[in-house]
Amino acid sequence: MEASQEGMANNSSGSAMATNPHLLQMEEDVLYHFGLSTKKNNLQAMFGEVKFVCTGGSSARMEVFAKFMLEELHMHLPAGMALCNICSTDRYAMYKVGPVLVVSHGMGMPSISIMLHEVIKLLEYAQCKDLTFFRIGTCGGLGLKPGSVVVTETAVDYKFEPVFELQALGKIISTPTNLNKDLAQDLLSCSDQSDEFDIVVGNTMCTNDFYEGQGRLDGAFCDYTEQDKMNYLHELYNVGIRNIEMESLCFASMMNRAGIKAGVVCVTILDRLKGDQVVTPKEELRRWEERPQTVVARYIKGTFEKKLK
Ligand SMILES: O=P(O)(O)O[C@@H]1C[C@H](O)[C@@H](CO)O1
Ligand SMILES: O=c1cc[nH]c(=O)[nH]1
Repeated sequence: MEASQEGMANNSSGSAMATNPHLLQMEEDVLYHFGLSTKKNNLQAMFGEVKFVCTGGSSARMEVFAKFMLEELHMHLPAGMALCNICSTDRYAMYKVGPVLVVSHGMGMPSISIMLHEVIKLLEYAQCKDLTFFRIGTCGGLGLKPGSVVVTETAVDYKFEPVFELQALGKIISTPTNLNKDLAQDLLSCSDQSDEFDIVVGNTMCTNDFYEGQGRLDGAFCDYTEQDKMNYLHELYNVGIRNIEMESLCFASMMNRAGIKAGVVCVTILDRLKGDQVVTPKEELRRWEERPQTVVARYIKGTFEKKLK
């Protein structure tokens, strides 16, 4: 399919998700980091049924999640077949499980931005409608028991502002970074009495760095005192920030630009009011990483099964 040939898909408000008018003039669009193209792949046949996109940093974690979704949606691969990575590059990994597209985003905003540009265009070319996106990840918590799950209400920057500032042609393009409040509440209500973890809705601070950007004392460089760090972290807590990570701001901004409903669900792997180093054993971290996946899988299952009835 040529980029210019087919009509643009719709988001929930009926308008195009990828609003770039130049796309309509292109004979072919090469989605370089996925190794897909509008000319070489029939994107509508491959992705037309997608309703949910789930993304997280690590490609291995996304493969685990895709296998989990396969079980949760009671889908079976033909005998002898394995789930395969759709990307022919090693930049990202992508799996499709029925209506669920699972794709890794790497670490930080530049990496998630590239993935989102390409996945939004991909789903536009595939003429997908009424999509919901989720970021399922890890984060540092503030005043929460490690292993707790935070559903983001609004993503904020280092000044606690709910905006993402993109630099383009020497200027700044600012976009809001609020997320869908109803979806956040629906995700919260996907918790179960039997869950061995707490789940809260709170604001999320997104940074460009894991060490100094998040006020850690254990990076290679540090020009502030422990008192400065604690004052800053307490200030975050007092304005309703419950976790810190590195992608939500760009994710929320791009979802708002595309008009796509989106949620961010992350597990806290430490309490930043108590320390900087991640010392939890690997096996326990793997179990904690499944918690946001469980919550989002319950939401998808509930929504998908309702639609099938
Ligand atoms: O969702 P993940 O766990 O990949 O993302 C967080 C934010 C950073 O990319 C990374 C730092 O360890 O973890
Ligand atoms: O402290 C943390 C933990 C995970 N991811 C982050 O960005 N920060």
